[in-house]
Amino acid sequence: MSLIFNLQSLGVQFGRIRALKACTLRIAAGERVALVGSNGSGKSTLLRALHGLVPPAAGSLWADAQARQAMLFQRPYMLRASVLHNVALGLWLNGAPWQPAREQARQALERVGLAELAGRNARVLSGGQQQRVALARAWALRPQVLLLDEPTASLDPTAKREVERLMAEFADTGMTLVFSSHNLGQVKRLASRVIYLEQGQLIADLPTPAFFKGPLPAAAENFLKGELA
Ligand SMILES: Nc1ncnc2c1ncn2[C@@H]1O[C@H](COP(=O)(O)OP(=O)(O)OP(=O)(O)O)[C@@H](O)[C@H]1O
Repeated sequence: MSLIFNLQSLGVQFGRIRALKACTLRIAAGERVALVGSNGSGKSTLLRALHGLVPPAAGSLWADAQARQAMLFQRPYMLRASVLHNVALGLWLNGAPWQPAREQARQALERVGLAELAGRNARVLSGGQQQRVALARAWALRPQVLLLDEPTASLDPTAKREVERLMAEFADTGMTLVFSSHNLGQVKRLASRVIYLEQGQLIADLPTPAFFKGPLPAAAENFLKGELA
């Protein structure tokens, strides 16, 4: 499998806060990697570093420049404009002329089952619908790598299932997924590999069945017990 990311002793710092410390990690094409850990453990920072949004303060981060990336956030940003416009704009900003961008946006909305909402103001959609628009916006770019920061954190169970279903379908096409989640059921359903972070350090990095079977380092065991309680 070809390598998508190669991190060697990566450190990321915000002023005095060391958000990531000496993270060494390789991610290959087609993997489905879940990042888990307590609040503030560095999951978002790692995702943002992978996407090139925060610079390394130490070590190195290599990302395959040929592998197009898209990133989804917990609360997607929607312009006060139609759903179609929001999706088309993503394509236009990536260099597509406006008319083809609108056509591709329409196809992407069909892909996520939201074609009938194309003309609706994106700001008035529910959280679950907005997240699906964000998935359409990402899918329209045909990324090889999709990074998702707690994509279902604020969604109800139905919307959560819908977003999970789309994530699984995208992964089935060979897309590499790296996502953070506090939902261990979701991690079991979607991930092939689980990385546990604590205070900016990678404490465990295992295939999903091995992660849930254990044994894990004590900190990770305690986290799991707490989350499953
Ligand atoms: N822009 C920033 N400026 C300053 N400190 C930051 C910034 N972003 C993150 N941090 C700090 O870096 C550390 C890691 O935060 P991060 O958001 O990566 O954790 P997380 O695991 O994603 O947490 P959560 O589960 O709450 O989303 C925390 O101490 C956080 O306060």
